[in-house]
Amino acid sequence: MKIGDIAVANRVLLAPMSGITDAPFRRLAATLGAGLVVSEMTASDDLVNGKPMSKLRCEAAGIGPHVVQLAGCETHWMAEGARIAEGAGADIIDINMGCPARHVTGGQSGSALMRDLDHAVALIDATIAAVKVPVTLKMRLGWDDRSLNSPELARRAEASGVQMITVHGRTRCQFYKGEANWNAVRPVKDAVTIPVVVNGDITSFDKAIGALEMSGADAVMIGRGAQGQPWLPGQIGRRLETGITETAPSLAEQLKHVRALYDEVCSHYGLRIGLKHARKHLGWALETAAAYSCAPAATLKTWRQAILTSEEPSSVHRALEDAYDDFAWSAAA
Ligand SMILES: Cc1cc2nc3c(=O)[nH]c(=O)nc-3n(C[C@H](O)[C@H](O)[C@H](O)COP(=O)(O)O)c2cc1C
Repeated sequence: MKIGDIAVANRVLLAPMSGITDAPFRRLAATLGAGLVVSEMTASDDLVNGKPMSKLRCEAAGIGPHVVQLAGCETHWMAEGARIAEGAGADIIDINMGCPARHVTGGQSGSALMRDLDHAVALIDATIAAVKVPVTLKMRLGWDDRSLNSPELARRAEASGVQMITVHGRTRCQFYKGEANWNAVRPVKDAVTIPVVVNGDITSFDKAIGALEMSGADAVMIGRGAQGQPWLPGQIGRRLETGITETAPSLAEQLKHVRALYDEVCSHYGLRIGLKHARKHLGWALETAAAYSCAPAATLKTWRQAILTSEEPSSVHRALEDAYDDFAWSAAA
C-alpha cells in the first residue's frame, strides 16, 4: 500500500491516541513492526501559537514515515499548522475528523466537521494547498445513525487530493459504545480509489481478517489493542504478509520493552511529567504480563500498587524485575 509515493511497510497501522502515541510509543511500535504509526492529535492553533506540548506531540520518533495528525476548525490554522509540521519533518499530515470528545466537537473540530461537509472540505483544501507532503484523513461513519455520510466525505476528500482515508466504524454519537461496524466501511471503500483503512475493535489477527473482509479495506488500524502490547500491530502485519503465526513475546522480552519504554517516556517529557505519564504504560504492561502468565489477580494487584505508586526510577526498574520474576513463577506453575 502507498500513500502518495510513500510505501507503507505492511497493512497494520498504529492508531493516533492522545496521550499515548507519543514519540516513544510510536518508536517502539514501529521497531516492533507496525506498518505505519500516527502521532497523537495536535490542535493546529496550539501548534501555530508555539505551545511547547504541541511541539512535543509532533516530534518525530526517529523512524519513518513521520505522520503528524492535526485537528482544527479554521482554515488558516490548519494551513499554518500543516506548514509547521512539514517544516519539522512530517512526511504525511493526517487530519482528524473523528474525535468525539465534547471539548473538541464543541469547538467544531474533530467529528463535528462531519456535520458540515463544505467546511470540512475547505479545511482539507487549505491543508493540502499549504504543504507538499501527502495529506490523509481520519473520520467516523458519520455524526449519528441518521447521517452516515462518510462515503460522501471520502469522495469529496479524494477529489480535493487526500491520499488515504481511515474510518473508525462507529458514529460520533456512539463514542466508544457498542461494536465497531466494519461492514459500514465498505461504502467508503466503494466510493474512492485511494487506500482505505478500517479501524475499531481490532485486537487480534482474526479480527483483522474479519475487518478486512467485511469492509473491503486495504489495511487495518489498531488503537487500544496495542496498549500494553506494542508488538501487536507488527505481529498481525507480518502474519498478513507471510501467513506465519507468532507467539506472544516471552516475559523476558515484555520486560525489556516496558523498561525501555519507561526510560524513554521519562526522558521525553522530563522526569517529573514523564513518571506520571509512564504509569499508564506500566499498568497496561503489567496486565498483559499477568494475563500471559495466568497470574492470580492478587499478584497483579500487589505489583500494580508497588510499581504505580513509586516515584523513583531505580525502584520502578527493580520492582518490574521482581514482578516479572513472580509472573514467570505463575507461568511455570
Ligand atoms: C485514549 C484515546 C485517545 C485517542 N486519541 C485520538 C487522536 O488523538 N486522534 C484520533 O484520530 N483518534 C484518537 N482516538 C481514536 C483511535 O484512533 C481509534 O479510532 C479508536 O480508539 C478505535 O480504534 P480501537 O478500537 O482500535 O482503539 C483515541 C482513542 C483513545 C482510546
